[in-house]
Amino acid sequence: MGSFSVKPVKVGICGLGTVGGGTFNVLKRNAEEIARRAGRDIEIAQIAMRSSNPKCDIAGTPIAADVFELVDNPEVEVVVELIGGCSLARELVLKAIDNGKHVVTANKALIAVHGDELFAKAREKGVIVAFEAAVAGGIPVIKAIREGLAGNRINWVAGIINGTGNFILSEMREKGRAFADVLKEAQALGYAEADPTFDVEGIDAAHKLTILASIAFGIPLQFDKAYTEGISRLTSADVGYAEALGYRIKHLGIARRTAEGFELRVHPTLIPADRLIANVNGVMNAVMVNGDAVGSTLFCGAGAGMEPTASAVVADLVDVVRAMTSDPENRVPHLAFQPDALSAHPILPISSCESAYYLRIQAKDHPGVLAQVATILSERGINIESIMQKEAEEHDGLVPMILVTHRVRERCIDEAIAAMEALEGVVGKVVRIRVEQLN
Ligand SMILES: NC(=O)C1=CN([C@@H]2O[C@H](COP(=O)(O)OP(=O)(O)OC[C@H]3O[C@@H](n4cnc5c(N)ncnc54)[C@H](O)[C@@H]3O)[C@@H](O)[C@H]2O)C=CC1
Ligand SMILES: N[C@@H](CC=O)C(=O)O
Ligand code: NA
Repeated sequence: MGSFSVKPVKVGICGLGTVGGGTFNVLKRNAEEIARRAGRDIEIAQIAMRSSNPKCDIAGTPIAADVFELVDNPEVEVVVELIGGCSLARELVLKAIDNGKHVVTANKALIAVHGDELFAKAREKGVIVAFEAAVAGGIPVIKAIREGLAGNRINWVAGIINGTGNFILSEMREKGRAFADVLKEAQALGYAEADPTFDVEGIDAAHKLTILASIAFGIPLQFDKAYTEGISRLTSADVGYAEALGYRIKHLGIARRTAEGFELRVHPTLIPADRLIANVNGVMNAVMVNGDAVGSTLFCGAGAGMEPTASAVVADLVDVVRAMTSDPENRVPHLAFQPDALSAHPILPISSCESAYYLRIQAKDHPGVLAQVATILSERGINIESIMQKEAEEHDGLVPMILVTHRVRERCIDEAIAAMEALEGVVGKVVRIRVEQLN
């Protein structure tokens, strides 16, 4: 530290949990390297915390009584919001902006739900709200889409964007571990959200997908229109059948441009097992972006955890420091596109989205059920890509029939499934998992 003659930039960190602790440690450990990049030293002027047991050595660092003392501290030029949640975090960030301070946050819920409001206020005040850590942790995917792919018309984005969920699916598949047991480990490792249903029910991934779609397509943030399905109802039987058909099941967020609007959906997805993204395991995330000029790209790295996430927070801090002296009008727009040039193209309801489908039907051991199912599909113009029929299961005498269809509108498969479930030879609900080739 102290290597630059210009005054250090003073930052305040709110929340010293997993990401806050990691950020504190990386800023201290790599201070010199960071200053060589930023052109100024970055000094932690104050912290605000609730825990008496922070994940870093804070000795000698001034502590604020609460986050509002920190945001009102005239010394603090950049506020780093790492407390999580929406309500207090929103208040805190709005106050920081109002006080003319730049903000760095890892909070995807905050950005996905309140981002439009925060960015409008930030523009008014000429400050930056940076959020690289909010999507796919340490992977610099916001920067890649917003800046590196700025020459493209983006066709689609598809990603494994929840580390906890991918960790659970990978451990269950590779080691046969139980869902609840792996989730506990993900929580102990600091991967999971304060409320882990956000991870397993796809809400966290939908927050991130909402942000990705906005910067990819130049649309307002529309979290409430995202279709969200989690991993908690996946069975090991479907994982096994998918593998036998040459697929892996991943929990994907998919945003796709169509002629009628944008698809925005999070759900378990079968992907051909030989795709790179199908082999991204554990807490790793991977985001594929397909642009008209560049074709398909893949960005991969740790999607959660203390220092991988801190890597993104600190990169944002360096960006903020570099941009502090630039004219606010000429900075990279928060959502990549100029705010007065956003598209009003709608987000499509899931019934209008298109996908291929894996269907598992539990049939009575009678001849003719398969023919009836095939008729239901062909009457609706749905082609079958592959069929697998298993032996009758010993415990219930039912025959699992597994089909993979060609691409079709969701409402068409909904109708077909309803007709199948009404057949006398079909028992219970038909399991449906979407299938994407991602090429
Ligand atoms: N854990 C991870 O791998 C990642 C987390 N994030 C996001 O980063 C944010 C922080 O997450 P974590 O560090 O995992 O959570 P955490 O629960 O480990 O840390 C949050 C910290 O903030 C403190 N805090 C809460 N309210 C406070 C207040 N009013 N004043 C002072 N301190 C307060 C808590 O005591 C806690 O120590 C969340 O928005 C999360 O979604 C983003 C990417 C990855
Ligand atoms: N809970 C999130 C943390 C990072 O965003 C995840 O598991 O991906
Ligand atoms: Na990121």
